[in-house]
Amino acid sequence: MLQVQEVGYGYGHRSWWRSRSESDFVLKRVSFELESACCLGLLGTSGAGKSTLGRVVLGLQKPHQGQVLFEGRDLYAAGGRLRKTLRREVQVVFQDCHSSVNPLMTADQIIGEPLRNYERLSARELKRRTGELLEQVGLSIDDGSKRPDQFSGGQLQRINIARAIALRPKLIVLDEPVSSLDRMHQSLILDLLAELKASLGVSYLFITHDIQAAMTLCDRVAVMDRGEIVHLTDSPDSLRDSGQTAVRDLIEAVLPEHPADRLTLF
Ligand SMILES: Nc1ncnc2c1ncn2[C@@H]1O[C@H](COP(=O)(O)OP(=O)(O)OP(=O)(O)O)[C@@H](O)[C@H]1O
Repeated sequence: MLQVQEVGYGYGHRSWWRSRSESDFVLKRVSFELESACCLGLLGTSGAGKSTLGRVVLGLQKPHQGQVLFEGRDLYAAGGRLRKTLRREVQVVFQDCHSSVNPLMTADQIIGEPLRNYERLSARELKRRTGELLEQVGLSIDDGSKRPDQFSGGQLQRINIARAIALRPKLIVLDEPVSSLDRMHQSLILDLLAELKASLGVSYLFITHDIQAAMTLCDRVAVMDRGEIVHLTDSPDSLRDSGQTAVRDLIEAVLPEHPADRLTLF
């Protein structure tokens, strides 16, 4: 479904005295494939290039090298109409659930936004669909009239997820979707994402620095380090035994609530 081929990306401007060189790239010839109904984790420490790659896949940052193909179509060579279709099929959930929503809108309005943009629905049908979406993410129809400041972080992230699935996309880029939540809510949101993947057949590109979250949700995991994929596995559980320095750094970064738990986690 998604093919990322030899993608390179560098920030900063090219000038007459200095051309952009590959050594400056924060993404260096990154390649991977993502199949339907599959969750691929992009795991790496801060600055590895995960979010940059996410934005490239979302069509927001044109790569300086390589191609991104979505169902065989080059995302960046597509014309206006095709790009609109692609935008519908690829959605995103960001880490910061608060800044992802307009604080003045109700949950119904937030979730209904993509439906209003892409589908011609009567007010009654729109209300029915947003109610359905609220229930799909574990909220109630009555929550539809509430505004963002009336929800907890976990509930607000459910609203962001409801908005992301509203158009039945084929791919959702999840950019650290649980990082700002406590462990209990992280686990609940990961369960919800797993349920939605199974029921909707949607694929995820799950950007995270949390190796436990990656092992919980992902079917495959690509470990990134300084702009490159240094390890790709179809069995995420095997990561705990990896000798890769980048993977060991991620394991070290996990701080269990009680030190005694450290041994049982890995
Ligand atoms: N807008 C920008 N302008 C210049 N450099 C940037 C910009 N965004 C990211 N970078 C740089 O690109 C590199 C990769 O950043 P990116 O945010 O993609 O990494 P990441 O793995 O997602 O990290 P984190 O988990 O901390 O978000 C970093 O060195 C970062 O400083």
